[in-house]
Amino acid sequence: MLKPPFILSIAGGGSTYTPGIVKSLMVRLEDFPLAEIRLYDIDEARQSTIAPVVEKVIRDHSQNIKFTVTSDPQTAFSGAHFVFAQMRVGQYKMREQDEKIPLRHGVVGQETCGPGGLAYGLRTILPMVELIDLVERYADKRAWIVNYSNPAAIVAEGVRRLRPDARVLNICDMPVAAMRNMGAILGVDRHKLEVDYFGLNHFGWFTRVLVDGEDRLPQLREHIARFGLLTEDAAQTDPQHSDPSWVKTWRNIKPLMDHFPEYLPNPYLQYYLMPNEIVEHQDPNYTRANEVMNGREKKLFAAAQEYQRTGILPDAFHVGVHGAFIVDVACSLAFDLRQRHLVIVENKGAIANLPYDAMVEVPAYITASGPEPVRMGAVPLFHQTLLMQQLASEQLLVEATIEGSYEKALQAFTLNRTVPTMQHAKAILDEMIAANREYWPALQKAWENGRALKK
Ligand SMILES: NC(=O)c1ccc[n+]([C@@H]2O[C@H](COP(=O)([O-])OP(=O)(O)OC[C@H]3O[C@@H](n4cnc5c(N)ncnc54)[C@H](O)[C@@H]3O)[C@@H](O)[C@H]2O)c1
Ligand SMILES: O=P(O)(O)OC[C@H]1O[C@H](O[C@H]2[C@H](O)[C@@H](O)[C@@H](O)O[C@@H]2CO)[C@H](O)[C@@H](O)[C@@H]1O
Ligand SMILES: [Mn+2]
Repeated sequence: MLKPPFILSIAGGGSTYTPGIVKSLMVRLEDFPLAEIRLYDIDEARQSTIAPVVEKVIRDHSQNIKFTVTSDPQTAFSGAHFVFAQMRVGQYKMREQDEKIPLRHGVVGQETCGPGGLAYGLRTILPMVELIDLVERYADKRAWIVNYSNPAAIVAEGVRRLRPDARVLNICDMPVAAMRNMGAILGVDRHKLEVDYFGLNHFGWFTRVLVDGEDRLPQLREHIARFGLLTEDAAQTDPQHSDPSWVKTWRNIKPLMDHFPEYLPNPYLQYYLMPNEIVEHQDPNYTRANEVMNGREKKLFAAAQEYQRTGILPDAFHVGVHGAFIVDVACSLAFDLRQRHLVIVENKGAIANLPYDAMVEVPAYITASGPEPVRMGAVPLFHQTLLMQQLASEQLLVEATIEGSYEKALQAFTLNRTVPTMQHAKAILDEMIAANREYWPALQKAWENGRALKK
């Protein structure tokens, strides 16, 4: 087992989440002792703007932790014990394209779902593999990569195919966020909830919500029928969700459960089960990417500049489940705690009627050797069929990325539930290829050599 104090590298150090994650680490130093924190990013300018804020957060808690900021992989990863990965390949400017191109065709525009998520996946798989190779080249051979980089479902499938033995644990904070909201509704701390859950990342369902052994899903069902998965005044969610788009996301659990009350759905299922209503409320000229660029990103970078000028750091970043969760998972990996967390793992029968090699999101006991998934059994035909369609779309997308296959990319887009026809799929894919020409060279070549000529 790895011995503390640890060297932790954050890949994507320029991320808007870095200060929040580092703050979450600082308040848990007794649980997760650190010798050094390193920031690594390919955008030096962006990272160097965030770095002073991060250093301030560290120095408010410790004078002993070494702090390193670099864009050199060897400096970033030599001897590292843990890597937190949170890259946004193409940054927000490409997220804006991911969201706006589908909306121009009347299709859901979303960061990780629908064509936007497929495009994001096409950009991210190979950079994620490159990061793994860099970490394996320089870091401690026992190092773990805990990955937040989205789209986590596609990234996890790409890593399974291209680096099956890599010590990577892909995670998502949405189920934990949902559990935070459940706790607020039930009046209990989220850590007291033990849940059963099955699905793919951003495409799953809670089947039980135990508090001291009693299933409180019935009580949640009654609340959700009135208010969605939020307290009545919506005050109990974290600031990250105060944006109107996020309040609506949580309120939309109501229509989902009005139709299918058996299980409590991940909020992302609204994009797949009520896409027309989503598109009706989305502004094709101002999407979530714009909200974040004018919100979270703008606020943090303005605060960083203010801090540089005055030495006073305004309140500019949020510390919530996002940071707390990755620290919980890292602690369980580091000290073999066997804590039960919802993580993304190879199925291997955990969901009995999904493919053995699917990358699924289920409860698992997190050990020093990695996650041990809990068997969720066979899921109902309705959920199995939805899952199989989504899984096929994601797996074909990964194959399209690896093979440079336009055909498989078109199949992946066509299979996605948010895309109504093959004509929509082709029109959106062709625009995505043009917008991503610097990120998808192989697909670009296939497109230019053949498909784009056929109208
Ligand atoms: N899994 C989850 O549940 C979850 C939750 C929140 C955020 N996220 C993800 O975390 C990531 C960061 O989100 P954000 O909003 O802070 O993005 P951001 O754009 O603010 O920061 C991402 C950083 O990654 C850097 N980057 C891009 N490509 C890189 C590469 N190849 N190597 C190193 N760094 C690279 C960028 O330069 C940027 O500084 C995104 O992928 C986002 O979707 C995931
Ligand atoms: O639109 P964004 O960039 O604000 O959020 C997109 C991410 O949304 C989820 O993460 C939430 C999380 O659920 C919430 O509790 C808090 O921590 O903020 C996060 C970011 O808003 C989702 O899990 C991620 O995959 C998305 O990237
Ligand atoms: Mn997520």
